[in-house]
Amino acid sequence: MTPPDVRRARLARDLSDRIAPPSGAACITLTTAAAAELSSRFGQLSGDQRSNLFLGTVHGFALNRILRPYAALAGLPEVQDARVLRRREAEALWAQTLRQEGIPDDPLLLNTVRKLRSEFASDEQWSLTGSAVQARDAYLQVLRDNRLLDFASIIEQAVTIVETHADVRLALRAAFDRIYVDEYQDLAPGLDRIVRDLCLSAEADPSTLFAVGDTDQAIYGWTGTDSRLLTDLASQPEVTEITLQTNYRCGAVIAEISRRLFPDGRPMIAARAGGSIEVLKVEGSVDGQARRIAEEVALLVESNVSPDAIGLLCRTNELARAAAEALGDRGLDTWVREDAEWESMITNWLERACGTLLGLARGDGIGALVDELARIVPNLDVEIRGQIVGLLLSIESGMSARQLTSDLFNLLVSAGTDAATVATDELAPLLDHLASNPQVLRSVDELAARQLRDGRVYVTTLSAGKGLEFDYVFIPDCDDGRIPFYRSINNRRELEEERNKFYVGLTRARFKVTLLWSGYTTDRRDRRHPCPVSRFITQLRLA
Ligand SMILES: Nc1ncnc2c1ncn2[C@@H]1O[C@H](COP(=O)(O)OP(=O)(O)OP(=O)(O)O)[C@@H](O)[C@H]1O
Repeated sequence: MTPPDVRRARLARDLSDRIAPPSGAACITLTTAAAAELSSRFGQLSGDQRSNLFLGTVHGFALNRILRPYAALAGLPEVQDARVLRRREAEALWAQTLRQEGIPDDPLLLNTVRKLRSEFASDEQWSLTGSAVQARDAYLQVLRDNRLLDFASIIEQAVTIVETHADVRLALRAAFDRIYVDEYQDLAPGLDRIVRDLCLSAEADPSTLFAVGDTDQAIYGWTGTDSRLLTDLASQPEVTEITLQTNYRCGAVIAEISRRLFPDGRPMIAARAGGSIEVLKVEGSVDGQARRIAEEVALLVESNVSPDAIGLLCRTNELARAAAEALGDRGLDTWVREDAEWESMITNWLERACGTLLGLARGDGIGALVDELARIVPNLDVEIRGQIVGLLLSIESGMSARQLTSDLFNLLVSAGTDAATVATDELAPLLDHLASNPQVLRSVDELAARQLRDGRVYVTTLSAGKGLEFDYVFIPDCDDGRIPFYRSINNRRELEEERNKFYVGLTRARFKVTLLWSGYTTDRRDRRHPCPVSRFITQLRLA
């Protein structure tokens, strides 16, 4: 994710000056969080309400702008109204299929099939995997027989439709005059193929592509993404490559030192002076490091640094939770960013709406919220908009989150096909979650709290830190074997991704990065294993 200031300004300008209605634009991001941030801030620059304006994720684009509208036209009516399985449902169906087929269940097999599907692997690559092909075929058959889609099949079907139907390509090009793709280095081949079909083919009136990416920040190769797609895209004759050389975020010292991780020596001009990176050796392994971070954060807050200008980027979610606890013990408020399985553009919107209506967050008011909803739910009619305003105005502290979600769901379902589809695909998972977990997110206040970052130290993983920025960043667990993780050390590509992730972490800071290590790690039985400082810190020439 990228702080969307530059992207949203570009999009707003293009929509007002360059893209004549009814044509529109698709702005595609990797994560819901990035898309939601872009969508909420976009409204401050542009009131554009055309229905051909898509701001969302890769999967959202494939599902809502390709499969739902065009599957029937492409001769796949069973796909058009297929139900999208949530991750856990898909995993259960996978396990059940394997049992029926008599194939031993093995997490490695699931990961292999996931990765190969995401990579759009060739028949030859599949044939090298033994039972993976049989398992895949049986599972895909079950999906088809039951009119179901999983996350990978959304992309697979969208690619098939776009690649085999010239009329669908024509319609998509007409709808989306421009396509903006962020974090191109972390794209799996599916969207790359769709983008090339729409933007780089020799067919008439291609869409214009605006892609942003940085191969040094590629971190998802293990899921089947491939940063070489970006390099290859940039080398196409019809593509103009613009290399950005100025780092507007990090102080010069951070910008310069962090580049030492890369052998190419590509210079980075820093627009901001100063900056520092400090390495602290702390007793007590990650617990001791978390306590030390809490002390340092408390000092910063005492010296009037706002807690939300401080980011704590951890190797794992587990570590992030433990670190947040240590900060909590010192009386510091934290905001722990964790992905929820049911998260989508509309659930993110609902959380922010609750925050605004309860007066807990600085929001742009009901008008902006409803305009934003109209971008998430295309063709939302005026009467339903009015009823949604009424629903928002009824929000008050203590109200049941489940009731509010259910009321919104019912309103959308009554509002015609497009809205009903969004309700079923994107809001129903939250409703199911609330129904099956009555102890969590009981009130609208708790729903709102998921987005209340102001005044809280932001605690998350190195990967989820992508696109964020802080004045001060802390990275614990910088012992070799943890960062980089020992299992990636003998695999060149995995090691590169570990390095990139570390680079992402360093470059989130404007003023100062603090790296912590202990000189040993502890295992589950609390036994100590001595280890040197992270090889990346050695590469930075800081130890
Ligand atoms: N031309 C500019 N002048 C001043 N500030 C800028 C300019 N371009 C970007 N910035 C600021 O620099 C910061 C980083 O910008 P942006 O997020 O667009 O970069 P990025 O390359 O996507 O970063 P990353 O991929 O590392 O997250 C933001 O705070 C942004 O507002």
